[in-house]
Amino acid sequence: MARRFEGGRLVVASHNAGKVREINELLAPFGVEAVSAGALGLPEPEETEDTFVGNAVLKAKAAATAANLPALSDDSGLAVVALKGAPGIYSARWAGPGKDFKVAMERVHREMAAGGNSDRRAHFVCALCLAWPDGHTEVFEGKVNGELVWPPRGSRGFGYDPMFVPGGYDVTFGEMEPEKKHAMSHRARAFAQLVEACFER
Ligand SMILES: O=c1nc[nH]c2c1ncn2[C@H]1C[C@H](O)[C@@H](COP(=O)(O)OP(=O)(O)OP(=O)(O)O)O1
Ligand SMILES: [Mg+2]
Repeated sequence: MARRFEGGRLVVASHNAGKVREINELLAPFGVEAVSAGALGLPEPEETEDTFVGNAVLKAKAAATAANLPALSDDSGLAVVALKGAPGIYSARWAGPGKDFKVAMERVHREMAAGGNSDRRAHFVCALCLAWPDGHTEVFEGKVNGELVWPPRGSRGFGYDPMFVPGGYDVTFGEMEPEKKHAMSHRARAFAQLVEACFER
């Protein structure tokens, strides 16, 4: 049995504004009092693990300990089939110190072109970790398959959204309404499991 979140304040343990916005939108129906790591002045931990789950646990535990509150982290990324899963856990790092996703998307495009492989399949992965100050953790994962397009399209969302078309659609996540992205994204799929295990009565 998963440990339940019993209400009160919850730290959203992310320093990515786009992600924090999405997590707040996903949390909204549950009446959770969410406060971001940035708003609490918490440091951004170095992501030293080699898996999404490992880094999610690391980030949630660091925030829960520092804030003495339950904390929800998200470690996520884009895995491109023709690039053998890259950028994967390095998805944020491909954007460089300026966190410029135009640079990151161009690198994906360039490496795909250089590889000469016409396979455009990719998926987004999300690991969510809910951690408590006593060290207990609950972890959930979600995934969405799709294809990459070039040039990027749309200005909604964040990160690699403008080049990702989810399976069965012809618009990118960058063009899609937020509510539609929340109906199918890797983050929404992980979140649905979190809700079932830890939030709903
Ligand atoms: O829905 C998404 N739509 C587009 N791009 C996405 C998405 N989800 C993850 N991504 C990409 C960009 C992000 O920067 C990276 C995650 O890296 P990741 O380390 O988990 O997050 P981050 O460093 O941006 O913020 P933080 O670690 O403080 O939560 O993957
Ligand atoms: Mg990060």
